[in-house]
Amino acid sequence: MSAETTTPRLEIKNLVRHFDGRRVVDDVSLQIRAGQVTCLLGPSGCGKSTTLRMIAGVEMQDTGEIWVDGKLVCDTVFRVPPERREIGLMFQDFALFPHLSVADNVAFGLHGGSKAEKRARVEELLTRVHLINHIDDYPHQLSGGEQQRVALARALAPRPKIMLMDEPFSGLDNRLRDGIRDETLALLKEEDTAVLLVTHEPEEAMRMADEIALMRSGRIVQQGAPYNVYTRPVDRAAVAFFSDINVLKAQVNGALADTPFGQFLAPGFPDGTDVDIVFRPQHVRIDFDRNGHGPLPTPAEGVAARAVVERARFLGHESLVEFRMDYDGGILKATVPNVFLPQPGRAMWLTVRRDRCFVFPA
Ligand SMILES: Nc1ncnc2c1ncn2[C@@H]1O[C@H](COP(=O)(O)OP(=O)(O)OP(=O)(O)O)[C@@H](O)[C@H]1O
Repeated sequence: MSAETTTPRLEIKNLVRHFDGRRVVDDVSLQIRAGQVTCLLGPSGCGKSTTLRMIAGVEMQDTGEIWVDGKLVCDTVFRVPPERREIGLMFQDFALFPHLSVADNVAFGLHGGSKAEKRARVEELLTRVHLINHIDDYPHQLSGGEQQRVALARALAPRPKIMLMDEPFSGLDNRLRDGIRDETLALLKEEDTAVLLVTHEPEEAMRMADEIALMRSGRIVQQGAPYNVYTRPVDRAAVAFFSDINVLKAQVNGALADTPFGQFLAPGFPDGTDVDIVFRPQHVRIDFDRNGHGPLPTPAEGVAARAVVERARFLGHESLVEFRMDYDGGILKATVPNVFLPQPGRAMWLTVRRDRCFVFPA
């Protein structure tokens, strides 16, 4: 493999930042290759924007290093100023210059090169974001989505090595957002930019990212392809960040946890450990009551537990049914594709798919 394929476009090593004695970014490390989109995903206040701001150079880290294409850009002694880092920025409250035309907005960050070269780059980008017909318009003549695409063209015009995007789509209404996300992604891939995108929305990260870095309280708690992060979460909070969850409490005995749904494998936990068995509503199977009995036990789904429908709602692409469980009177949620709206009070039997459960220490 050549050095080009092995050297990450962006590498941050052990970044730490304190505010008022609090560790807001706590030993964060990341690598992003050219053409790769990494999403920094986490709840509000977990340190995502501060991480981004340190990479951009508008915030200084207390310790740690930032490297671009194998060259040191910033540590605690040495610091390349923000404007020389070849980094493009896009934020939620991106502001176009109101007094400049679309063309001049896009050309704003272009330095060097002839007038004709600049014009060619502006036209190229505006064609790619489907706004070439608006090249002489002013921002107030454009819709929110169109302004967003101009901002993207402006950020990409100088061919930045890295794009940092902080909740760039959250100002757009839902109807526009999906289309603009997809177009943006296609353009970033064509430009071979390394992208770090900050979001608190799991759907956005799943849709955009080649890799998700899940952040909590200043730390990256899990990192990997969206499929892996979703299907092999590191802890209960990581499951809950992506979807509703159900939790069964149990104690381990002989590497097994006994529950009203039968036994669950709990390898590696010493006897007496309290565990949470966590599963998503879509992995609950609903079965009908047969004269007071449910389905027979199976190895894949264990034992059925009796429940009574509390409430059922149609959500569009699926239905959410809340059950009151006979065994403890608690609520358990199940989702079913399409329309399934059983009457409240109706008795049913639930099973849980063993291959979709996670066992964590309580
Ligand atoms: N300049 C500052 N001075 C003091 N505290 C700060 C400063 N900037 C950020 N913080 C604090 O650091 C923590 C992390 O903030 P940051 O903006 O990085 O989080 P975030 O994950 O991006 O959240 P959000 O999605 O809400 O923007 C917050 O508690 C915030 O109040």
